[in-house]
Amino acid sequence: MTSSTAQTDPTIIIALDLPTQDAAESFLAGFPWEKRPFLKVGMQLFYATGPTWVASLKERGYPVFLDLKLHDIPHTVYHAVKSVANLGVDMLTLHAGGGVSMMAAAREAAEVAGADTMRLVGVTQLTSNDQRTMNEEIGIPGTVEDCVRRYAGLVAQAGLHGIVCSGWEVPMVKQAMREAGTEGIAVVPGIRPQGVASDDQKRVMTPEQAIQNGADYLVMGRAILRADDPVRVYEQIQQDITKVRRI
Ligand SMILES: O=c1ccn([C@@H]2O[C@H](COP(=O)(O)O)[C@@H](O)[C@H]2O)c(=O)[nH]1
Repeated sequence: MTSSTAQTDPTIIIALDLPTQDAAESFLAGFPWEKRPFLKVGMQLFYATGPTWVASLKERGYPVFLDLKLHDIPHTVYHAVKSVANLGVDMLTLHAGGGVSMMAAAREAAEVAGADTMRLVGVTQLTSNDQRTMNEEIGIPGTVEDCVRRYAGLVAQAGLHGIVCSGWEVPMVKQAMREAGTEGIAVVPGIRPQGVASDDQKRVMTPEQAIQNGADYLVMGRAILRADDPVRVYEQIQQDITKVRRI
């Protein structure tokens, strides 16, 4: 597949973890116009650029995942989600650890604002945490799997659209959401192609493994951003995941 014929695969979400609007725009300029990728704007870029620039991405046809990981009292989250709803983004994160009332307030705000296509997803245990961090530093007992399962239940109870977890937990999380009566999506960061450094990520998986495990979306930042040829790496991953889907 060549860069002129490859289609955009919305499965891969590029985490635009860059410092400025200029840096983000020059990164995006490398992508052919017809292949606008699904973009994740996280705290670094959102705090640097603000909501107007995020809305401009949507106006230019980019699918946008706003990764603000909201975590506050229900009243505050309700109004934050109402503000975000005006931007027209496709996905928004909340911390599942904020509890059912907080997540349900977010869902209600999205409904009231008429943001029907904005999917709300609950972040479980960050992929930069492992068993030791969770038990010894944060003080949550049990296994990471137990904790993620519990969060998946809360997300389902609150009526959100899915969860953010590592590739390792996807089958269990989907099962937990099914048991709670919902079919949620699994958004998976901590993705590292073979041979790429893990950096601060602890629960990592290759793109192919994560897809085989049932991930609906792969969030990829540094493995693409730091590549000499990001478009080529992005296209290579598209091809790799397409192959495992066919098996
Ligand atoms: O548990 C989580 C939740 C969110 N993230 C975000 O995903 C990207 C991953 O970036 P890489 O450079 O591919 O490691 C980043 O924006 C995080 O904020 C996560 O990694 N883990």
